[in-house]
Amino acid sequence: MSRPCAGPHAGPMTTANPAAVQVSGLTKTYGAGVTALDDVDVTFPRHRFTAIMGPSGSGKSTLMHCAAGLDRPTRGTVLVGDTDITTWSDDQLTRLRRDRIGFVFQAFNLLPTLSALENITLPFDLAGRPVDQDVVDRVVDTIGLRERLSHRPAELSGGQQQRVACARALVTGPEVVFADEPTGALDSRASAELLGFLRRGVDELGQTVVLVTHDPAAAAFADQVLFLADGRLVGSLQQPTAATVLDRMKSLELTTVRSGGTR
Ligand SMILES: Nc1ncnc2c1ncn2[C@@H]1O[C@H](COP(=O)(O)OP(=O)(O)OP(=O)(O)O)[C@@H](O)[C@H]1O
Repeated sequence: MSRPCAGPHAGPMTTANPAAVQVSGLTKTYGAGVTALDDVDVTFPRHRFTAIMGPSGSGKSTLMHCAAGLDRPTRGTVLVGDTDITTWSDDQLTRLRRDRIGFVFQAFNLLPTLSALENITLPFDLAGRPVDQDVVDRVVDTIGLRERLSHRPAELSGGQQQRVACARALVTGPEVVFADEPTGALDSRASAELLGFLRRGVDELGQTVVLVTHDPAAAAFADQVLFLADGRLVGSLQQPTAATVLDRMKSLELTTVRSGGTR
């Protein structure tokens, strides 16, 4: 599969760092007893699709939230491009999330009173930027919902709504798109369509995607899979298939049970 160096709206390319996001020594503790992340080093390369997998409670969402500036680590650093966001204020993190990062969550989070198109172009409005019609057209064609653009979310299927949410995340050309269980509420066909759309975002638009998932078939759309267990990075897989991911997951779950887990 061909991999572009940089897509037509691949986001600002002002940094020398080949990683879209890089975390080092990332540790997150809650209260006295819970270590959600324990000294994790992870790189999310630019223009690549990375999946994060691991047993329930292994720290996947915590890693994503810290890497995206949604949560603060207890220790360690988070570089977005060349920028260390660890010491940033809440206002700076809010601007970072608005201007440089795209999000897709399991609950589609569309605004019910806006049409599909208005939802897709909302990030331009929020940032006070003019709508880039060429990019909107490309993204709309990629998701294949042109004839539904005037519909409100309630008039769309779950899969269509999630494609609108993905288009909204991609349309400003963010430096990275974080997708947390985006197929959790979709059937297998809608899931495959949605993941294919994210894949095309990487291959054809030069995007960087980070996907948190429990589903080996979803992880197989990625270029690499990172495995977490008990808050630690315990392995990775390049060019995964559903079968190789499943094998690795099984061995990780056995490891966790045998060691008794840490939490
Ligand atoms: N706000 C919080 N307060 C206390 N503990 C938390 C909090 N958020 C997460 N945790 C704990 O941190 C650990 C990691 O949670 P996290 O949600 O990152 O795991 P996960 O791998 O995403 O799990 P799942 O697959 O079930 O969504 C868990 O033990 C969880 O109970």
